[in-house]
Amino acid sequence: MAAKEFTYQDVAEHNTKKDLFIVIHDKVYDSTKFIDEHPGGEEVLLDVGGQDATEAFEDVGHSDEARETLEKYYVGNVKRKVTW
Ligand code: HEM
Repeated sequence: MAAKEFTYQDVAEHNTKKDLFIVIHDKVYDSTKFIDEHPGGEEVLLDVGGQDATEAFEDVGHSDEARETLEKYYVGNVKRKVTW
């Protein structure tokens, strides 16, 4: 099955604690179930809910374990806007 494609507009609708999508390196993660488990706390996740969190995620220097954790929540890819 092809990966699900989301626009940033689609992702932006999932920006609450009960329904939280986060984009990292063009991949979409449904982080809803992870909010309470995040060692860095819920606040930072809510801050980037429905948005691209690549920079914030990389700035922290997350471990390989954190990257593996991400895969559990992968739900699809962001469709880049075509601008020609
Ligand atoms: C769903 C995406 C994310 C996952 C799976 C995740 C996972 C983790 C994990 C496993 C740790 C423990 C340390 C490590 O293994 O690196 C951690 C720590 C941390 N995370 Fe995240 N993280 C995510 C997103 C973010 C974002 C977007 C931020 C925004 C700034 C953030 C900020 C932090 C901070 C500040 C810590 C350090 C906490 C401390 O050691 O006191 N994380 N994260």
